[in-house]
Amino acid sequence: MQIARNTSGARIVLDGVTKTYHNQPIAAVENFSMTVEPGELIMFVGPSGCGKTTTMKMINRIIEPTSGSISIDGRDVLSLDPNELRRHIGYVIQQIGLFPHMTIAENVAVVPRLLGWSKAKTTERVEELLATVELEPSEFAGRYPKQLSGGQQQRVGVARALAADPPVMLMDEPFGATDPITREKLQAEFLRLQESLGKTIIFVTHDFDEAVRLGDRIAVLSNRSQIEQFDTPANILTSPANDYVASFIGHGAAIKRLVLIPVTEAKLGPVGQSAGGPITVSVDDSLRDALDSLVLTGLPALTVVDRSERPVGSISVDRISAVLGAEVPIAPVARRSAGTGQGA
Ligand SMILES: Nc1ncnc2c1ncn2[C@@H]1O[C@H](COP(=O)(O)OP(=O)(O)OP(=O)(O)O)[C@@H](O)[C@H]1O
Repeated sequence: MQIARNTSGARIVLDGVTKTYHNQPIAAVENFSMTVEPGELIMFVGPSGCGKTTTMKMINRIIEPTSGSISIDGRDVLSLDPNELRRHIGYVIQQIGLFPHMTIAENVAVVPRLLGWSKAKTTERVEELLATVELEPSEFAGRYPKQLSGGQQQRVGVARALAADPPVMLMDEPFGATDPITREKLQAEFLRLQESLGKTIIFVTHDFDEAVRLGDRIAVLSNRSQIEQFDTPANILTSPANDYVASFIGHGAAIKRLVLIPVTEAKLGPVGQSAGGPITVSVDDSLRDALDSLVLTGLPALTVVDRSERPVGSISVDRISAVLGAEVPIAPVARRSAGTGQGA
């Protein structure tokens, strides 16, 4: 496998990892092995209770494995001091876990403080990170968590996890508690961020659509964290390994594939066919983005614009359907534009 993107991430290797909780007759995770390449964004998808979170939490040793080995860039995680280890692994959870009595700036500065950074360096980093997650520092740094919306709090959670520039990020349903529109916004923002950061990320989700939208590779898990398929979203959607994976994808495989197909794969209509107006679709968007915008606006066609905002054509539901009917090869969409994507 080739990782083309600029990466600052680390390789994670789990080998034969098993976790049996105290007094439990059955293992929560059994003999789990996986190699994650530097800079990969790996999605763990599976039903409630299948062991996703347990598997992930063993990487930063919030949960200790019963047996097996885990290494990050060749270093045995189980031989490191757990507190030291956790300072080098960013961790974002659904409940966010911001400290209510601390300001946003203080929340983001928690790890730099633990690492003994100077005040000046910490302040500079906090401002940089808040700007990165699109929260204007002058407006938000001094506020308290309860003075922010759920989506804004979640961004602070991401900024805090990134503070010490960790090579590895673990994300447990980070956008799960947000409404669908905020969630899509946070996902898009997060993809843009990852494009430049290139962290190695393990991301747990219930939501198969989220996995398709975000993941470089998806691990579809069943009970005891058994890996039913570990492959790119495109390969899983087009060739599910077994009935379990197929049932997980559900009936909407064709619609889900739209996320992976750029708008430019459609035969665009003439510019004049759309009503014009402020809502446009970019050549960097996916057909799924285009479909969402069409549904949202209720318009029969929308204008497609290039990166300089110049109209290049129009897109309609019929033209999107035609692409699915034509079984075009799935090409990487804009989120892979900084690199050439990756083969499985
Ligand atoms: N502390 C614990 N003690 C005993 N059993 C546990 C403990 N934590 C989790 N389990 C069990 O281990 C199994 C895996 O749980 P885990 O939280 O890893 O699943 P999950 O796939 O992340 O679920 P969800 O999507 O609901 O969060 C479940 O059967 C759960 O009941």
